[in-house]
Amino acid sequence: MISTRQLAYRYGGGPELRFEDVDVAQGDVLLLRGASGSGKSTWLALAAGLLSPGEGDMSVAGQSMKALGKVAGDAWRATTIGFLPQRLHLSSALTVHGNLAMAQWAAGQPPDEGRIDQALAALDVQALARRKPAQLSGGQAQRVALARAVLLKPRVILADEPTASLDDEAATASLELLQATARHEGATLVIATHDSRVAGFLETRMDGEKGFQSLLIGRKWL
Ligand SMILES: Nc1ncnc2c1ncn2[C@@H]1O[C@H](COP(=O)(O)OP(=O)(O)OP(=O)(O)O)[C@@H](O)[C@H]1O
Repeated sequence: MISTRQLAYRYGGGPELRFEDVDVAQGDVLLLRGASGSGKSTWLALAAGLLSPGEGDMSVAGQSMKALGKVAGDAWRATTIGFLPQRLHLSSALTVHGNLAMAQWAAGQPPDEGRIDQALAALDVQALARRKPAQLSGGQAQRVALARAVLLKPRVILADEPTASLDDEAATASLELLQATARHEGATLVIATHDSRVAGFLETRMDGEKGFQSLLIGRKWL
């Protein structure tokens, strides 16, 4: 589902970020670990086709990221990638339902009330559909953002620092939710984090489990 070969990226004038090769199968989980500034968000942006590889290539759902054009990239991303950003970016002017409906609209999809209900129900936030984001707890808001991320049945879910600013209990719940949702959707899950609790949690829980990989993004090439 995701494979990289000699992938590297350099922001104008900055140091070259080089990434070790990985091969992640459909439905597998990849943990991207690394210190702040090591390049995790860059890797995610490359996987989402928001940046184009400087060197080497990355293939996501059979698509070469190097060959992905800017215009075609938007349509490809909308249906292939579910993104859970660190800041959830829910529109405060819209209800929970409105946020999901807008995601369908922005992806050029026809309105599908059945799918919105299904996605909210799967994350157990259907009862909150008429609320505005300001009326949600942090955990509820994250569930809504996750429902939105999986709304178009993406094959890949990218989560950027999903436990930032969460206490231990909420962090564990958030990771369990991500894993369960990815499994339910049959999606490949990539979690980027510098939170050692996440690495500890996933590695103890999933070490030896088929389909779990951990990639350390470091600075050893700089
Ligand atoms: N738009 C940009 N222009 C120039 N340099 C950038 C840009 N974005 C990131 N960088 C640099 O690229 C490197 C990798 O950044 P990146 O955000 O990918 O790291 P990260 O591991 O996700 O960090 P964090 O955990 O703090 O989010 C850093 O040195 C950063 O300063």
